[in-house]
Amino acid sequence: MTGTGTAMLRPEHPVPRSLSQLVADFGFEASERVDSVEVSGVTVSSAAVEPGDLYVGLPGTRVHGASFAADAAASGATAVLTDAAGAVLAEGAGLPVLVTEDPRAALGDVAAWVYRTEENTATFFAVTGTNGKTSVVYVITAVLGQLGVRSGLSSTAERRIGDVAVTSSLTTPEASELHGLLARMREAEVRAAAVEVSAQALSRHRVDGIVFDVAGFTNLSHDHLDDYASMDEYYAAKLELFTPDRARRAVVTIDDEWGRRLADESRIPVTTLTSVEGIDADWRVELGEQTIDRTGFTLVGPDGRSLTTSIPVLGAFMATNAALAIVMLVESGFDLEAIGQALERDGGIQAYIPGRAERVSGERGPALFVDYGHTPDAFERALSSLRVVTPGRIIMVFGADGDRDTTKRAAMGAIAARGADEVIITDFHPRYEDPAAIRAALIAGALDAVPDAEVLEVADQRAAIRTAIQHATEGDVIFYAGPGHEDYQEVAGVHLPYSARDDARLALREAGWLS
Ligand SMILES: CC(=O)N[C@H]1[C@@H](OP(=O)(O)OP(=O)(O)OC[C@H]2O[C@@H](n3ccc(=O)[nH]c3=O)[C@H](O)[C@@H]2O)O[C@H](CO)[C@@H](O)[C@@H]1O[C@H](C)C(=O)N[C@@H](C)C(=O)N[C@H](CCC(=O)O)C(=O)O
Ligand SMILES: Nc1ncnc2c1ncn2[C@@H]1O[C@H](COP(=O)(O)OP(=O)(O)OP(=O)(O)O)[C@@H](O)[C@H]1O
Repeated sequence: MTGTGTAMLRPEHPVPRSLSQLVADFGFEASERVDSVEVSGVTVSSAAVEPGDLYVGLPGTRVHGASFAADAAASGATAVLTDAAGAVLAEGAGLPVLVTEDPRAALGDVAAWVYRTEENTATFFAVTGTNGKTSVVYVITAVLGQLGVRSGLSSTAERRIGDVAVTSSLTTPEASELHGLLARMREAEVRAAAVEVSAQALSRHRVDGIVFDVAGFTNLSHDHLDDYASMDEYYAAKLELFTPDRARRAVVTIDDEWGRRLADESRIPVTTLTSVEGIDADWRVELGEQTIDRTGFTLVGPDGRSLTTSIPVLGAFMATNAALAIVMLVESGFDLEAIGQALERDGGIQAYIPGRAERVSGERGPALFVDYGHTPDAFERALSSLRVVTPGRIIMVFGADGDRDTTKRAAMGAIAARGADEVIITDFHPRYEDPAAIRAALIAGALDAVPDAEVLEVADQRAAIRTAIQHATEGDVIFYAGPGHEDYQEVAGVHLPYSARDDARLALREAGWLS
């Protein structure tokens, strides 16, 4: 069951704590005496304030959060925490104002204090890397489910406790929401939780106040170079997770050079994993049978331990993601043999990973996948895996994000042109950019790499998927990369309703391929 909203991002039955104790513990400056004030929640969004909350006014890129102190007061906040500039803005809101130099840097520890995160005895997993984070957290919780362990997750697609979920906006929520979610999980008697941790989250204090039991690394490749000046800086942000303040031990996929560097530079104990022949690691993934709906693999570990299973998604990269999830579980204390028995009983891993190489077609007609890939590396891996299982042609439909890393567009076009038989360039989230210019950059990348490539430009996403279906037949594959699980298209600040999965199913029905 999936809903929207922020209700799940805080405990249902919070236990208030004394604000004066918070002031004393953290050494904040307070504008007035707060002896009788209590605090039962924390938020950085005035729209999410509930009675009893500490409202944290963060300086933002667009506006100072403290300018919404009066709104927070009207919704029942009991105090404001902000910086010196924010204190001026919060004057007149009628709330005690606590001041600290960098409220964002304080937020995680404050939220951990208010929500008593240290009382949470569940096992916490963190997953970072450019691609595969969402897939890994879903596999972790799927395997936990197969072991009969109650779990929760925080991902780009959803925040989930048991089988109740809310949709996400950020990959990693602000620290106040993350600690609230963990508190809610504690109430729900969740025994293990898997959290996707983005580089931006590490750079912006979003996982402060949590020490993960096991941190996993998938891979690092070109992305987010709008946020980071170089790949080295992007890597350095990820490396932050692999320090004693943030995690106790690590499982690092060392298929790429960044993983190998991370395994060397990590400041916590590392277990390594690889799927590349010739690389020496503690655990090895050997690819088994690959079909369009399932990928088999054997995981071979130290001391002759091994496990053979499969994941219900296509792609060698998904086998590596699943292997990482299993090694993380083993490193946290789960028994490999017990995992193997549970998976064997169920006919392999029973993970549903929304919008990641998700097949939306039926038995007849071309196979159609909707995917969240939006990096050159994701395209490369998906297309090479598809080639193995596709008897016919591969038609790739995709666009690129507006107002995000523009330097990856040429490579996305080039890889699509090299790996697919036909490329249809469409719009994704243009945001405030000119969509025609985004398409032109993708097309130029494709034609520079493969001058005689079959490249079509169909701006409208609905028309693009229908063109692909018209051009495809039994045995062909349509790979629609970009929208994944999302249910909107973002144009000039407006979210227009659009679900690629629903629309692709509808288009297949219109074509008579799906009943
Ligand atoms: C660059 C960045 O991280 N920006 C985040 C930041 O926005 P901002 O500094 O612009 O905030 P602002 O709009 O100026 O507002 C300042 C403060 O006032 C508050 N406010 C604002 C308006 C209001 O009416 N009431 C109110 O309380 C805001 O909650 C905020 O705390 O704080 C906001 C509130 O938490 C975030 O939503 C926003 O993420 C934006 C949407 C974003 O796109 N972030 C990306 C870069 C990101 O973090 N991505 C990663 C990785 C994704 C991936 O792997 O692909 C992620 O973890 O999602
Ligand atoms: N191990 C992998 N290596 C390369 N590409 C991958 C891997 N796993 C998944 N992908 C591709 O990357 C896309 C995003 O996967 P996933 O959502 O699991 O990654 P992510 O790291 O969570 O990214 P995001 O935070 O943007 O959701 C998938 O749709 C797929 O195309």
